[in-house]
Amino acid sequence: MILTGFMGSGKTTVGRRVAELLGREFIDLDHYIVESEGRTIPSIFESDGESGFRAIEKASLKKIINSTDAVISTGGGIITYEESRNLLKDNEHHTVYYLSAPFELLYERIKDDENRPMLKQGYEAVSALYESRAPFYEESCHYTVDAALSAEETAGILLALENTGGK
Ligand SMILES: Nc1ncnc2c1ncn2[C@@H]1O[C@H](COP(=O)(O)OP(=O)(O)O)[C@@H](O)[C@H]1O
Ligand SMILES: O=C(O)C1=C[C@@H](OP(=O)(O)O)[C@@H](O)[C@H](O)C1
Repeated sequence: MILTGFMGSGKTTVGRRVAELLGREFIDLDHYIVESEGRTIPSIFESDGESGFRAIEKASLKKIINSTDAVISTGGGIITYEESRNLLKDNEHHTVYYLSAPFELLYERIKDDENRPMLKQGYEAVSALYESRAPFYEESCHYTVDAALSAEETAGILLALENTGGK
C-alpha cells in the first residue's frame, strides 16, 4: 500500500494506523530520506534547493518501491516527475491510494508547521500548487479516498479496500 496526496491529507497519520491494522511495517518516505541523508527536509531544501530534494525523493521511491510490502506514505510532491508517476501507477507490489480533501481543510491542518518548506511560498502559491497537482495524484493512483474524514475513518476505508481490491 502506498499513500499519496497533498500535504496535510494524513498520509503519515493514516498510514501509520493502517500499517498497524494490517500488521505491516510502516515507512514514511520523508523520514526515510531524513535518515539516509542525515539531514532534515528544510536543510535539504536550503542547501540543494527543491530540485535537489526532488532528485533524492525520486531515487528513494525507486529504491524502496519493489523491495518491501510495507505501507509507504510519500511526500506531497512525489507526483512531480512523470517517471515517479509511472512508477506509482505501474508498480507490481503496491496499490496506490490518493488521499483527497479540499485545500482549505488541508491548509488549516498544516499552516503552522515549520518542517514543510513549500509553505514558505504563502497561501496563494500553495493553493495554486494544490490545484496544479490534483490531476497528477488522480492519474497516478489506483483509488481516490476521502481524507476529509477522521484519520480513523479513512484508515478503515483503506483497510477495507486493501483487503478486497489491494495487491
Ligand atoms: N483525518 C484527519 N483529521 C484531522 N487531522 C488530521 C487528519 N489526518 C492528519 N491530521 C493532522 O494533520 C496534520 C498533518 O498530518 P500528516 O499525517 O502529517 O499529513 P501528511 O503526511 O499527508 O502531510 C497533523 O497535525 C495530523 O495530526
Ligand atoms: O508537497 C511537497 O512538495 C512536500 C511535502 C512534504 O511531505 P508531506 O506531504 O508529508 O508534508 C515533504 O516531502 C516536502 O516538504 C515537500
